[in-house]
Amino acid sequence: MTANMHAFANGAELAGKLADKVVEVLSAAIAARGSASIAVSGGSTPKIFFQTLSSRSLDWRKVTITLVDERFVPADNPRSNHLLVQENLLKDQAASAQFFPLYQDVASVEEAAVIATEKTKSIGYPFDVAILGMGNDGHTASFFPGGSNLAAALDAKSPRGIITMEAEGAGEPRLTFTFSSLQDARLLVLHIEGEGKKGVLAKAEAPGEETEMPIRAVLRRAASPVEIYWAP
Ligand SMILES: O=C1O[C@H](COP(=O)(O)O)[C@@H](O)[C@H](O)[C@H]1O
Repeated sequence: MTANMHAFANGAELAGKLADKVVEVLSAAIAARGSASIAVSGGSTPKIFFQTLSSRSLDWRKVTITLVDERFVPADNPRSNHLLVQENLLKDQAASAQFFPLYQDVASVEEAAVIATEKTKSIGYPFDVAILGMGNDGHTASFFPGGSNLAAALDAKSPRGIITMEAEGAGEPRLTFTFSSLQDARLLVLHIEGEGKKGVLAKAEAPGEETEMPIRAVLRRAASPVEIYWAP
């Protein structure tokens, strides 16, 4: 519905300003409701932001962190989003935050989705903060073009929780929160970096099918304004 662009000189400046904003929203949530929640993305983009956020003082014991999406791989796999969060965010000041992984050590990704949906219910909705990324193919979370469950993932009427996704561009089978789970976060951020991603965003903002560039669902239909954080 609404998107606001926040452009920065470089990734370090972006990380600092985004950490400021996230701490402000999490602190307000703790003051208002006694606890706070944040769902974060994986991939290559958020590493410096995670490290910056982990150094901020906050009553982290009252903060629950989860992932927007995950590969169906255990936490010691280099492609695990859990591993990225473990090594870069769940440390320093933020070491006392509670973390809810999406991956479950079970035989099938479908079983993992059911278990992760049950376990994450206790976090409560809407999330205080959701930080999305975007791939060069226009995917966000694990809403991949051509994805096996894309229609259900993007359907605003699908229940909140985690579903599976398989797609050519996705590598491993994925676990992802549905659009309905993320689109009304109190602070909804799209964090992208690089001129290439700016071009992908411009393409996504032009007319076209959501299924071709699933980030369009967020840009067009999210209940919360999308705060776009970008640096070259
Ligand atoms: O597959 C994924 O990729 C996107 C974007 O990652 P990046 O490496 O281009 O920053 C990410 O948002 C998502 O969480 C991740 O699973």
